[in-house]
Order: sequence, then C-alpha cells, then structure tokens
Amino acid sequence: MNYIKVFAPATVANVSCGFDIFGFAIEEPGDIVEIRRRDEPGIVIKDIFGDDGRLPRKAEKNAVTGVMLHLLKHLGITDFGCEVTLHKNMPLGSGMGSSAASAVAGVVAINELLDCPLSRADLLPFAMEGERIASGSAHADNVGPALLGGFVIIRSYAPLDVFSIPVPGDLFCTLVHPDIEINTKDARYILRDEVSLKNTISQMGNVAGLVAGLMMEDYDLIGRSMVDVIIEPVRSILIPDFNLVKQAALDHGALGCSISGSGPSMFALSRGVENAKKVGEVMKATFANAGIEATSHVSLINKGGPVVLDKN
Ligand SMILES: Nc1ncnc2c1ncn2[C@@H]1O[C@H](COP(=O)(O)OP(=O)(O)O)[C@@H](O)[C@H]1O
Ligand SMILES: N[C@@H](CCOP(=O)(O)O)C(=O)O
Repeated sequence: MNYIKVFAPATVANVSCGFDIFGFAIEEPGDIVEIRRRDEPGIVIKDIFGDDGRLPRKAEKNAVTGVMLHLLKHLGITDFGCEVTLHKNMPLGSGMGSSAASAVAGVVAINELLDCPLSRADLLPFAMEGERIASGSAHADNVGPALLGGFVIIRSYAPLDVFSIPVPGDLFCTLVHPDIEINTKDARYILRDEVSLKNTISQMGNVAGLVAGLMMEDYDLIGRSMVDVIIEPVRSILIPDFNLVKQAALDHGALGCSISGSGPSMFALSRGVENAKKVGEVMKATFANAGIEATSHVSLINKGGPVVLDKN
C-alpha cells in the first residue's frame, strides 16, 4: 500500500463530571489525513488545509505527524518515508478535540500503511502523545473516544485502562462552538490542585449516576448526573454568558449541559433529535445576544471512531 486517507471524529471530553476520564465521539466534524509513501526516509508535512496557516509545519511539533514519529520509533523503523496532508475541519482551541482528531487520524493512517502492526486499542498511548504535543498533557478523554468510538471511560492512566460503555439509542448530542478560542493548556493551568471532600463526594455521586444512567438507558438519571462541581465553576468564567446559554438549553428540554472539553464549546445531551436541534438553536441565539457567532452540530454518539476513506 502506498497511499491511505483516514477520517477521525471530533469528541466531547469530560462530559460534565468526568474530568479527564469521560469522553464520547460525535459523527461530524472530523479531521482527514492523507499519507503517501515516498522513497526518502522521514515524515514531511506536504499541505495543511483549513488552519489559516496557523499549525506547525515541523513534523515533531504537529499532533498529526508527532504521533507517527512516536509509533515509528516504538516499532524501530528508521527507513520509512511519507508525505502527509491534513484537512483540518474544525477550529483550533475549540474544545471539540481538534488536536485529538488529528492525532488519531494520523496514528491510524500510518499503522494501516504499515499493515497494522498494532491493534486500534494499542495505538492509544501513541495518540495520547499527540495531546502532549498540543497541550502539554497526555490526557486520553479525547483520543480515547476518537480512536475507539462510543462513550469511553478512562478508569486508570497508570496502568492505562480504557473501555467503552453502551449508550441509549435515542441520546443526541448538541455541540455548540462560539467563535472564540481557548487553549487546553491555559484552561488546565487555571485549575486548582486541591478539591474539598464535600465536592469529591458530590462529584463521585454524579460520575456513578452518569455511568448507571447511560447503561440503564435512564434519561432522567443521565440529566440529574450531569453536574460538575469541580471544573465547570472555574472554567465557565472563560465562556461569555455561559450560565445563560446553559439555562437556555435546560429550559428547552436538554437533559444536561456543560463545557465540552476545556471549552469554549458547550455541549448538551437530549432525548431525540428534534429536541437536540431545538436546543442547538436556543444556545446559538443566546450566544448571538452576547454578540458571539456560534455554530452547532447535532449528532448521535459515534460508535465507530476512525474510518479509512481510501487506500491504494
Ligand atoms: N494537528 C493539530 N490540530 C490541532 N491543534 C494542533 C495540531 N497540532 C498541534 N496543535 C496545537 O494544539 C493546540 C490546540 O489544541 P487544544 O488546545 O487541545 O485545542 P482543542 O480543544 O481544539 O483540541 C494549538 O496550540 C495547536 O497549535
Ligand atoms: N480533559 C481535558 C479535555 C480537553 O479537551 P479539548 O477538546 O479542549 O482539547 C481537559 O478538560 O483539559
């Protein structure tokens, strides 16, 4: 095989109460990566579309190619050469798992081109290195679901223990991106190191309730459990009119609403596609009242993860 083209989806990380441990993939948007072999060894970035020239062109500095270098090193391959084209289909610093989509598409593509020496699940630590390149932190709650699909739980980072759980069939995500930028690195820096016992107890109850709600298809329990007393109060100040946008979503039937990843995107979960669309409209309108343009995506939870679009 000389050429491959791979799609990897956007993701919603944290899912309110599960900082660094919960995430799910959505259907669209997602990044697309093309890799073509070349005779000379080394990975070069040929083109990046959709980033307005902002992403690093040096292979080791870009999440899409940095993960490829990590994988080649692990496999002891020194003579491999390729050109990489990245189609960046979502904004940077969006809270939609933009860097993760690139990293996952990149690592899946090169693994396929090498005839799959590793399983998809075994690619996770390499995809996490893409997050380290992007934000200085190798969190797995975006790359996990982008790679494995579905609603993913990171039970432990050391050792890495990651798995997907079932979700109700009529559960829809509304993801709304206001046109501002927040880098994950900055949004992690402002978090406090210490958490009170009271907040820990409250958060643990909601984490347990959300998992149980998803697995038992109990929509009310899902909604009651989408409460984050630790991270949301700190980060929401970075998002203009956060409380109004959240309240608008809840007033129009969302089960729950919170920050997507480190923001500025916000997500809501709803029962049924019509409800999810309505919630998207009111969230966008509330941002518009604050003078902020926003775009929305309504999606089922994407159970498939990355897709090979073409190869030859
Ligand atoms: N392929 C890539 N796609 C997106 N961001 C990348 C990529 N490679 C490196 N980065 C860097 O990662 C940062 C954006 O990632 P992050 O802050 O986690 O945002 P997001 O929430 O959108 O993933 C930017 O500083 C960007 O330069
Ligand atoms: N758990 C991470 C998730 C960051 O998600 P992103 O989509 O903003 O990159 C965090 O909250 O820092």
